[in-house]
Amino acid sequence: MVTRTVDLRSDTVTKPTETMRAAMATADVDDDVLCHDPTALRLETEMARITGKEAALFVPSGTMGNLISVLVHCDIRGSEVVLGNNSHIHIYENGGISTIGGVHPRTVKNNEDGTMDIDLIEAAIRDPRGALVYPITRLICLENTHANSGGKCLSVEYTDQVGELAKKHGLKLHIDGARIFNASVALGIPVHRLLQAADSASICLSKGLGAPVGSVIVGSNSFIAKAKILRKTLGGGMRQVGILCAAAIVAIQENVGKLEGDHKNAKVLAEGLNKIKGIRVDAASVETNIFYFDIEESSKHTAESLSKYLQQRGILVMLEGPSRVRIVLHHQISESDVQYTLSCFQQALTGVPDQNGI
Ligand SMILES: Cc1ncc(COP(=O)(O)O)c(C=O)c1O
Ligand SMILES: C[C@@H](O)[C@H](N)C(=O)O
Repeated sequence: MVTRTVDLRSDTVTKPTETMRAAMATADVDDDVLCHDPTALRLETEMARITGKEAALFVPSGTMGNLISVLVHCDIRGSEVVLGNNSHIHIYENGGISTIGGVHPRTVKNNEDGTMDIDLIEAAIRDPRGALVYPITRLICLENTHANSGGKCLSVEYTDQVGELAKKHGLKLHIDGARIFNASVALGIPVHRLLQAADSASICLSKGLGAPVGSVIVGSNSFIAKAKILRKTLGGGMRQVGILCAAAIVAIQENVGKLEGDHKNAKVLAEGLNKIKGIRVDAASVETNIFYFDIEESSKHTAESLSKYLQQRGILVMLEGPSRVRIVLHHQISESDVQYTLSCFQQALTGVPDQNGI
């Protein structure tokens, strides 16, 4: 019988802590659509301070945060956004910027480090003289950290360069900062400096920070005023939302300091897996809390059979292909969970019983 769960599927799987639940139970609330829920206001004020932006707005999800941000910047029919071909907005958000917002995506190849070559971004920007036949480029989107590249951090130098390029062409810059706190901790650079070049950002509270729900979008007062209207249009205007924001405030207070531990655990797990015959992982390139590994052809396992084996031992992973698996660490994975996971992988791939005799 499985007595232990090690959930490595994502950093979205964390459960609210007792402190979060206590804060939720006693949250000071009001109708956030009619005025401003006092706890939502506290969270938004704090997030504006942390990010160095004029204003902030709580939204139910990162997907809605990105959608609202793109739609505010691309509020004219025929708008186009330049974004990564391997970006979350392009891959995992149901094409919402197009299906709901009518915005045309113009993808540029993401490099392995999550960046897009600056010259390729510039080449993707439409020449306004072709307006008769071209969509009009209005926005560039970056993602920091870049999830599909394995939680890679975009440097502040690169971000500033893209910001300069956007300004040069009269465009806006949005950063999908679902894991911007991970980037800040890994790079040792404050969040506000990583976002300095951005006109807007969407920041997940429900990932590494461990809040049960929500994201915050940040930007100018004018941007947030328009975003608030769009949030209502999309059904994201909520009533006593302070119950959720109270947990998010606790998450910011308690969990930013734990992100470095998540990154260390990811590195230890990746290095340990790399020593197991039949698994290939670029452990040296692990920067934050996400990495991928490949199962070698010589192995007796496929990704699916391995994940089933692990699940029987309480370990949950996310499959990314027939022989590719994603691992995501979070604050509810302990060092001993990492060692237990390594012993189960060892046993699965080599048949050598681990210390538990599994
Ligand atoms: C990079 C990135 N951006 C945005 C999102 C969307 O967040 P949500 O799941 O809250 O919609 C996710 C994952 O969930 C993500 O990994
Ligand atoms: C799968 C994806 O949508 C989610 N953001 C995750 O990283 O788990």
